[in-house]
Amino acid sequence: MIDRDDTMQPQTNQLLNNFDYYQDGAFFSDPEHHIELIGLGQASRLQNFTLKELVVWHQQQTHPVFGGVPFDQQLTGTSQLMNGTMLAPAYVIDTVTGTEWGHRPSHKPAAPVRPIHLLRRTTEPDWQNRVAPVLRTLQTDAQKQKVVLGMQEQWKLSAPLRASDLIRALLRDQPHTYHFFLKHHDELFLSATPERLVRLHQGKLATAAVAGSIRRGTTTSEDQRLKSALRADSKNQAEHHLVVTEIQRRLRPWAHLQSVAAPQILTTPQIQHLYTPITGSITQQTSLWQLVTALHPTPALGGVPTAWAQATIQATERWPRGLFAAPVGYALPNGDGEFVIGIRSLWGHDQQVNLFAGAGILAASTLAAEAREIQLKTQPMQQILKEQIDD
Ligand SMILES: C=C(O[C@@H]1C=C(C(=O)O)C=C[C@H]1O)C(=O)O
Repeated sequence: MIDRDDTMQPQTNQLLNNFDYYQDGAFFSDPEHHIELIGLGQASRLQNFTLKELVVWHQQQTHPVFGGVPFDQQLTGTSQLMNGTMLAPAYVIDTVTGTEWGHRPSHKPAAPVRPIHLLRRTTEPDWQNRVAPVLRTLQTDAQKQKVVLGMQEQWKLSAPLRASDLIRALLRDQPHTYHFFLKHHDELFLSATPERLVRLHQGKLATAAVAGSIRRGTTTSEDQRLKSALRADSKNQAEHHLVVTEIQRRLRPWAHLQSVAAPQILTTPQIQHLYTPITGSITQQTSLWQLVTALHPTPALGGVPTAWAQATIQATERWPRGLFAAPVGYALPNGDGEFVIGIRSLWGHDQQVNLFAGAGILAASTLAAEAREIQLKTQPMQQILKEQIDD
């Protein structure tokens, strides 16, 4: 894999400064660094859209578009990002290939640094108590198999965050995840997710099941031991299998799927997951938007059965998800593109910041362990936030 510290091109570094000057911006890169898109300014924007409106709008765009489809119907106040947004930037560059759309902006110096202080940090200390009745339902009703429940942290700051600093820190700390960023006026959304929802490229689709997790070891041998434990653990295997089977079922109407091998291990610096890549060829006239709609929410973010899981998420989680755990990504004018799942993410709005991560709850779950897993998943965003704070 590529180490971004060595390869962040001067061009990327310079362009990141622009995020502090423009009212609208977007960034997308994948773990293998096949693509790194930077978008600046606004040619067109779409908000609170239906699938039909999105398809029509996208057909009119001549530049790549970036955005997110909200997790469910619940609204996040008057947010211009969290309730669903699509941006066609005035300028887009793929820094990997050098392909550009629109006119390249002039170089901007780094924006002046303003000190930022942490005024208040709110977590969810009652999370286990709130989730306990859900665990009892899973243990007593065989129909109910899995639900993914999230936790949010809220940080109140003395000044807004600087987008360029956040992205630089994320590229350095989490070089092997996806990076998704979207900005509109005083709101920004950032995710370092390892999880692909779907990539469509020249009639081929690729998706993946990422579910079932264990922490990283502090030594190589402990890490190996935990890896083996994850592979052998029946709770995690069951959780993973549910996701693989459901993804295959949802894609069958649209694609001829390749056979799926045994789960592999996907690692981030904090955590490791069972991971099954799934690929296929499109057999029907379809679009990236249709595939996103068919797949979302997979049981990696929702649960089984889907309707019960969705209702349980709404009843149990304290705040609407908005773009948290939702499909976020880009689409090219020719219809190809990639959407990932906006977990391990951060929403900044003025001086307020919300962080999100979740974990799959099954009958065999221990809530203290699930809460610890969520803490591990929140760590990358906590870390980059701490770096922005001058206390
Ligand atoms: C919801 C999250 O993670 C999901 C749940 C996982 C699990 O429970 O093992 C693993 C990856 C994700 O599909 C998150 O990281 O925020």
